[in-house]
Amino acid sequence: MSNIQQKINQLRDELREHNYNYYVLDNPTISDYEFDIKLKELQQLEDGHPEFFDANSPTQRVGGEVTKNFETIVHENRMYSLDNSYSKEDLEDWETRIKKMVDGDIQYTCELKYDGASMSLIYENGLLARAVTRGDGFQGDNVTANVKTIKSVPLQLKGDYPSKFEIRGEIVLPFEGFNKMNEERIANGEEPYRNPRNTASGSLKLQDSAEVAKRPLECLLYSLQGVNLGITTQFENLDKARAWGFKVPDAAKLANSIDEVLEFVEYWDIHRHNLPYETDGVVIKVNNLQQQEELGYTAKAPRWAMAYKFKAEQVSTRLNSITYQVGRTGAITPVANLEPVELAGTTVKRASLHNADQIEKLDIRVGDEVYVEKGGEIIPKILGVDLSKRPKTSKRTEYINNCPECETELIRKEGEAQHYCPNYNGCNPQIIGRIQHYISRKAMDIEGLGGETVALLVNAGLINNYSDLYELTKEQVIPLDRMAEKSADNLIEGIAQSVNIPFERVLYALGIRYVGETVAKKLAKHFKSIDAIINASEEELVNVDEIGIKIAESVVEFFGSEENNNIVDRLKQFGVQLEMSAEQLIGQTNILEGHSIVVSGVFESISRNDLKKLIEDNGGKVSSSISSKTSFIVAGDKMGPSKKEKAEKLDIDMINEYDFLQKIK
Ligand SMILES: NC(=O)c1ccc[n+]([C@@H]2O[C@H](COP(=O)([O-])OP(=O)(O)OC[C@H]3O[C@@H](n4cnc5c(N)ncnc54)[C@H](O)[C@@H]3O)[C@@H](O)[C@H]2O)c1
Ligand SMILES: [Zn+2]
Repeated sequence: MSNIQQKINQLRDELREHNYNYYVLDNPTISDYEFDIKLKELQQLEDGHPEFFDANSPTQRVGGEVTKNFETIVHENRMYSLDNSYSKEDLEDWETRIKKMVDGDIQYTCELKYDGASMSLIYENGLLARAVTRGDGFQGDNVTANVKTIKSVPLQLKGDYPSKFEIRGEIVLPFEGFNKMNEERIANGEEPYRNPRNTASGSLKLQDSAEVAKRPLECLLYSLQGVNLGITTQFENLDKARAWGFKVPDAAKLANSIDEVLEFVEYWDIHRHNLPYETDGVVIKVNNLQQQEELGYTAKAPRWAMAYKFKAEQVSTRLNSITYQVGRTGAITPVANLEPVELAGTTVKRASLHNADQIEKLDIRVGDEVYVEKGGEIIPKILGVDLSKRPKTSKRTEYINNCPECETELIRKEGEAQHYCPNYNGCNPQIIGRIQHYISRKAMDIEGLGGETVALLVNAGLINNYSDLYELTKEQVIPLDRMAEKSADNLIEGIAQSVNIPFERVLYALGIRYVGETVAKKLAKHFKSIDAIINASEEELVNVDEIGIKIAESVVEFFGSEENNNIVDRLKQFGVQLEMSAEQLIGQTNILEGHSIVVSGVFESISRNDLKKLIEDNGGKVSSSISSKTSFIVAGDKMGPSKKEKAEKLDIDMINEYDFLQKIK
């Protein structure tokens, strides 16, 4: 085999692997920038050596695949990718090519390129019938139940729509929701999600639609498909979709030349930073549908459209030092301290290096000039090193072996990327972090006590774990920095009040790895007391709905420690709620008592009869007509307009099935 052919094969294999990681696992291992460079290299090699053409090459195919978790659906119209361009020359070359293939002037629609997961929606008689992922372009995953939970996807259309049609769009996760989810993950000691795009795509593949409903996804639409739409241009296409109730961003503009296209690009390259969701470029489409038809498609993309990618914002700067942070769960995160540099409107001083493998892979060394990029992520990342500027004296980075805080030897578990400090009860940042978690708003919500005071208390040797809080006296805390008589009183009172916090939140407050709010609720509801959880085997834990082996192992490990058991015993002595209260236990089965509830419409995840039975089992009364006595309505799809009107007139709340089931659970 020739060298060229070998190189081509190697690149194809590599790119297939990356496609799989990106589209199927939603967990890319290289940056898009690196991926695009490799794909371009392959394209160039193939262009120069047509004898090695292969219809299965990543240059010839849409990158995705179908997964086994969902029903596979064959697309009625194939779903293509887009060709990419990066410069004015690229766009002019494209215009020259297409002008040879069509008659007349060409007008373009310019749209934003939303960075999310491609989606095909089928509507029948004005109702959403099916939502399917792009998959490999020929067939995709049926994710209808999940997509129905997205509020910007209309379940019932308005206006004068055809009885059946398809519409294409992109499911995105706006920054605000993405950041919120990550804050929660970090607070729970979990790894933050990488970027909104992969998180949006991963969300669609969850098995539990109620879980998807909690994620603030949005669907932005960009194209109706089909012949009987009564339109002749892409611009009218967008208008129609808008009129029928779809969310179509109004940034789209018509351009009469490539220069006008570039004006649009330049404008949005700056203003996209004010958009609530991520965009990675502009999509330029030939506006006239007749011309589109004449141009047709290549194996992978339409000839009548072109993506123009915004340049990822990158700078290079010096890496001054690497420091290591210890989290509340003991996880070690290496942090790059950079020579401060301006990037995407903010000054960047630090970047995450993730873990030892990442440092090793990029061979990052102190003193290096490194490339830094800021995409949708909260923390900027290091893409690579400018080797031409590496000082001769530089040495390979040796990852630390011992905890930077307590010197304990670090461990790394099989299959995990992170190193841990195992000195659970003797490592200061872990001790402080755990107590800070314990008092936090979603946990014990202790008024009058903040994170900084916790650090002061620990460093003064007054507390060593959260159970010590309950023995603090006013006299002890008054000498602390900035502590006045009144604030000392508030602090002691706040701690005393926390014994009223219900069991499920106490369980979350304990800070067991992987036991976030939702898991804590599930465990509390199932086992009803801390003793039952302490005595549960891994097997019994895994049998609880949605509790996986990782969580089960972590729970067993936590209560396997004598120290932790002592702390829990002390909490018990101080009166902290370590079991469901009688009130909660009764409430659990009669939560709807005294309520008259109307059930209306068609339900996706539960049959009407099961829903009624569930309401009655919980003490509620199901009534068939809406009146002033109705407490609320569980509203499914296709709830009649007259019922809606009546509900609105009487100001009666409507709740969708997913939110309702979530509340009952
Ligand atoms: N890091 C990795 O390992 C890795 C692996 C594979 C792919 N990737 C990245 O994925 C991208 C390639 O993916 P792709 O093939 O899905 O192409 P793409 O995402 O670059 O473009 C095609 C998609 O754009 C979407 N789109 C958004 N707004 C649109 C609009 N207004 N009109 C029409 N379409 C619109 C469509 O859903 C369409 O499917 C590249 O950026 C590449 O770097 C990265
Ligand atoms: Zn330590």
